[in-house]
Formats: sequence, structure tokens, C-alpha cells
Amino acid sequence: MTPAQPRIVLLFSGKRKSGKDYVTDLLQHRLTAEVCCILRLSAPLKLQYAQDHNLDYEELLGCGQYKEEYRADMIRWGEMKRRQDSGFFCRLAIRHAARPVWIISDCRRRSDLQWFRQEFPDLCVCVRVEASEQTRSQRGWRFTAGVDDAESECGLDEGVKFDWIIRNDGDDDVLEKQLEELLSLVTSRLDSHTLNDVKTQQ
Ligand SMILES: Nc1ncnc2c1ncn2[C@@H]1O[C@H](COP(=O)(O)OP(=O)(O)O)[C@@H](O)[C@H]1O
Ligand SMILES: C[C@@](O)(CCOP(=O)(O)OP(=O)(O)O)CC(=O)O
Repeated sequence: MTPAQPRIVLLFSGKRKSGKDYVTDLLQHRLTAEVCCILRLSAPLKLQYAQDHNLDYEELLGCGQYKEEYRADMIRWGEMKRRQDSGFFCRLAIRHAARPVWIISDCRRRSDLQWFRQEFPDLCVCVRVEASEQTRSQRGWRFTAGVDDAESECGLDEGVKFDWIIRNDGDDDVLEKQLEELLSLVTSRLDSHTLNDVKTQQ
């Protein structure tokens, strides 16, 4: 199935426990699920990895210890797939997308950004979620060698010009202001019919 053409594609990235899921969930809630879908590159990766390795896909999607046990190997496996075809997981992630606003919640590599920018020129907005190491630690992050010092976590650390940086260190008012600014950019790309749906449901 060919995905419907979006009006805007938000390419989210950020370190573990910076709050990518938290922030993207808030955005989707404001825009409504009728207008905005959250797409994860890691979802098709985990599905195929689970099938190939006879593992529990639902557990890999969760945020418990099960995923962490397989993370390093999933990274290696995913990188092998990406070397064969850098857009492999990107294509799978968007295949059923049918909303005007797409949030790709877990971009990790230059090739992820390049693929979307090439497929959807003029529609992509690159958003980085940032939180201090102290905040991330309070949220349960612990440095793991082979993960936090590898491309999976560091691939976008340098040489990427982000269009938007969201600081998410736990101050609700600061976050709210930033969300409002990003939401105005998003709604400026929507047609009046879709915009009415957003407004009536807020
Ligand atoms: N601004 C915030 N206020 C309160 N809790 C937050 C905030 N941002 C993140 N969290 C919490 O921190 C944890 C990690 O956030 P999450 O969005 O899962 O990070 P990531 O997807 O970047 O790994 C979650 O339990 C989440 O609810
Ligand atoms: C193999 C991965 O796709 C696993 C990603 O799983 P999640 O997206 O659930 O990870 P966090 O939000 O950082 O905890 C990483 C990769 O390098 O592709």
C-alpha cells in the first residue's frame, strides 16, 4: 500500500530517556490521532528481529529489561540490514501511514534523515529532544558501553543542523511554551478543514 502524502514530517531524535516518547505523545494528543500519527523506525526492526530470532515482539516494544537484553544485538542486526538497504526500516515504518502529520519518533542515523529528506523534500522538520545527563539518569538512564557510545545513540551528535531543539529537563512551563511554538508551525501547514478538526477536539 502506498502511504498517503503527508503535509509535514517531524523527524524526532534524542538520547535515551531524553523524553522523545513523552514529547511526541503530547504532540499527538494535542493534534489528535486523526490528524497525527507516530511512526517508529524501531517497530518494523523489532518485528523482524523477533521473528528471525524467535523472540517476543511485544516484550521488545516495551520498556523493560527484556528489550535491554537484546538491544546490542538488535543494533548489530539492524545495522547489517541498513548496510544492504539504508531505507529498509524507513519504508516499512511509513507503509500504512495515512495522516497529514507524521512524527517519526526515533531517528538515529544520518541515513534515516537523508532518506526522509530525499523522499519528502520541503516537508521534513528535524527536531532534537535534549535533556541533561542528570535528568536522564533520574529517568532511569545508565551509561551502557556499546550502546551509548555507538552510532545508535551518537549518529546524530555532530554535523546535523536541527530545525528545532526541545529542552526537556522537567519544567512543564518551559516545555509547554516550546510545544506551542512547534504546534503553530505544524498547524500552519494544515488546510483549514483539518485545522478545524484539531481545534474542535482540543
Ligand atoms: N517532561 C517530562 N515530565 C515528566 N516525565 C517525563 C518528561 N519527559 C520524560 N519523562 C519520563 O521519563 C521517562 C523517559 O522518557 P521517554 O519519553 O520514554 O524517553 P525516550 O523515548 O527518549 O527514551 C518516561 O518515564 C517519561 O514518562
Ligand atoms: C535496535 C534499536 O532500534 C532499539 C531501539 O529501541 P527503542 O526505540 O525502544 O529505544 P529507546 O527509546 O532508546 O529505549 C536501536 C537501533 O539502533 O536501531
